[in-house]
Amino acid sequence: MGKDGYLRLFETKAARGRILFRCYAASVLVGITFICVYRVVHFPAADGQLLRRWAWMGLSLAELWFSLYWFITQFVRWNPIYRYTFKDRLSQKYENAFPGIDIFVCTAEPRIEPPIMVINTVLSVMAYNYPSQKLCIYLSDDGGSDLTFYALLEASRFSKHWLPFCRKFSIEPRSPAAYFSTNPKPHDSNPLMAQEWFSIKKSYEDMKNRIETTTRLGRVSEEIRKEHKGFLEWNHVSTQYNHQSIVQILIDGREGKAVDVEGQSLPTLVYLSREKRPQYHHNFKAGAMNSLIRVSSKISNGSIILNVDCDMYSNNSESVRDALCFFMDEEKGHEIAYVQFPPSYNNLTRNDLYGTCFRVLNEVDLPGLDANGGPCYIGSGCFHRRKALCGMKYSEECEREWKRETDRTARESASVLEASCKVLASCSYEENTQWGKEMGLKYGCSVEDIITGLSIQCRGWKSISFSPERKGFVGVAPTTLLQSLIQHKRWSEGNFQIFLSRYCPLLYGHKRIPLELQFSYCPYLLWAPNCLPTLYYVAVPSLCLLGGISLFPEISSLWALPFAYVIIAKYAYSLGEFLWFGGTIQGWWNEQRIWALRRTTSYFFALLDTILKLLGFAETTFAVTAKVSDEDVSRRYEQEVMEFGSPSPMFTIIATLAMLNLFSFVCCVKRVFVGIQIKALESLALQGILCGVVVLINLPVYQGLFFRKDKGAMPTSVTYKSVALALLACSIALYQ
Ligand SMILES: O=c1ccn([C@@H]2O[C@H](COP(=O)(O)OP(=O)(O)O[C@H]3O[C@H](CO)[C@@H](O)[C@H](O)[C@H]3O)[C@@H](O)[C@H]2O)c(=O)[nH]1
Ligand SMILES: [Mn+2]
Repeated sequence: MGKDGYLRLFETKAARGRILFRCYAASVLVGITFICVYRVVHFPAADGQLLRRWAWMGLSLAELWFSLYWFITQFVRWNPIYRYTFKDRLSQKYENAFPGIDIFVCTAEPRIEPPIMVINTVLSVMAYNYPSQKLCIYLSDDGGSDLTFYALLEASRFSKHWLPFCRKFSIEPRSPAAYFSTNPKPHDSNPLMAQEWFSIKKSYEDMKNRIETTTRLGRVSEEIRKEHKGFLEWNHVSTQYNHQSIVQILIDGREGKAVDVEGQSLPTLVYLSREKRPQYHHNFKAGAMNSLIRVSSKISNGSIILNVDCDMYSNNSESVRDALCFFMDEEKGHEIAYVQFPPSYNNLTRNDLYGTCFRVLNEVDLPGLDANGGPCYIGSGCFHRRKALCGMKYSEECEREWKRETDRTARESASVLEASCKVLASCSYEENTQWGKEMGLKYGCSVEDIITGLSIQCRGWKSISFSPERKGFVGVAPTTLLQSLIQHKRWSEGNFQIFLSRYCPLLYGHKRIPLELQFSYCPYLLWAPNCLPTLYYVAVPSLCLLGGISLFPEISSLWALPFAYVIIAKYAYSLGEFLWFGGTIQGWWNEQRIWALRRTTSYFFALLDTILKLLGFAETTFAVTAKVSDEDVSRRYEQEVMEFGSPSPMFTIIATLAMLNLFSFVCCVKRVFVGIQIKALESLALQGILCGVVVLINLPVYQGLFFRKDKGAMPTSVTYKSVALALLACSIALYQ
């Protein structure tokens, strides 16, 4: 209970077991200090050890970086907190005074984001357990595709059956595709349901077939075109990148005839494709979101905005109410700018080969950030306070203004609205305005979400991370190694760009956000530079092993202890944590591998591109992640077989490093059997172990290089290149 006997709408609990964590962190810190001392005290003497001195110096720097990096990550993990909502209190108090909610769904490419997937997401958010008159759904189509428009038209009709069905039987999840795939049969206890279940399933399947046939054809037939005036817009569309803005209100919730088959009103549904012209930069998702903000302000002006990617359906029909428990709480609600739900994925395999699910990041890091001032905005599954997103600074006056805002602004007819919204979504509208700078989502950064969230926090707002038991949003994870690495390249590049920009939390955040939060952002913003020490660590010690240059203490010496302790404690803790949150041992091992691969490839190219961009040689790009893959690829994904397939410089790096370590390791093993002096072996033992671990973690890479015949194997060109490069490096190391 809050002060004055007011019932809080949410409560906060601290994580348990933090004492254990702090003891662990302190002990690792001691270990790290010993390692640093060792590096200084044992710095190789000057005589004749030039190479060793250089290698040693590099290794010391790498370890110094890892130590600092480890240190700042402890800020995030220090004190995670978890939030719990009281939705019954919310509805008791506010059921008839709820604010309007505008929901933005973004799509960009009908070929890699199939329209049927997009409308499943749309249907899932239309079916929220929330008064329909107060819901307004906007689909932003950066692909400017009539295929997507057609699918949305179908969805608007299907919703008249789907929404009552969801309501009547309280089903979850409310994306039809997800519902029918998790519930292949009706619950037999209820004969009424069975009947309706089969009929709704049939009409869904029919709709799906129509949409998929049209999508496959690649064009909308003449008969269908006659069904809606909206298709006329495509007479003026020349390409996806060159067309006028298109605004179509498919369901106008204000109208009396906008009702479902049971006579209940439907949420408003709007299709938007902002204007695109070759001479104007469209700023990717950030540009789309800003158009959405303006268009929606004209049509419905909901005080809360929910943003989801087109592949992230709502998996929990209560999420809107959950979010409102935070925004409408009388004591703390007025400070909150956004409520971020952690993402989850429905196409993950048991051991999550590409480590997409970010188990620990979602379960510990986000709650940790929450404790320090608020989680970052991560693009999808996030409820925003419209004013905060539009650039308003936090002030005490924001308090309790919901009541005044509840009525809609627009009174004009749908066609008048459509015409006036077209202007708001035009290319030139933003010229000489603060849009993309101080208003809306920020431009010029490939992680528009992170930088926007940070600047909202710097304007004095707080944010909340909320992870309900039933996941709020579920999306599609990339299913190939390359897709996953490219996605990480985009993220780490954008993040590092923020670090180097004037928005660096340590500078810009100074006095604006708490110090803990400034530091908490850093581990993510500094993903990219991790590549250099990592590349050094997986290449140089192994090469030195070949040349007999020792870089670590003898295994029998006491100095080996801190190394052993830090490594064992760190990995044992991370494994324990991973298992605690429901992972598998193999899953943990896969995650270690994928981090290594990301660090040596995604982060490396991200670092290069960031530098090029700083020097003005490159521009911000946004490679949209594919949400579908062909049958062959999906089968291998399901069997957890790593997908290489196409030649890419990223694979060349991965394969070269794997080969280099393999050569060193084989050489090292040979020496053990041939029996070179035991003493010499002792001083190389730790390096040998390191090299062995690198080989072990790369096993799927060797398989892809030499033992597979399928299409997902490593391309032969990569194999040749990497073997040649690795041999070259090894011979230099052997005969220096
Ligand atoms: O020009 C564009 C490019 C992308 N998108 C949409 O942006 C979303 C995210 O794109 P996706 O390729 O799926 O990227 P992810 O890496 O999966 O997305 C994460 O990372 C992005 C930042 O890099 C954020 O924008 C996303 O919200 C976040 O989920 C999708 O709905 C796209 O349709 C657009 O609307 N317009
Ligand atoms: Mn995505």
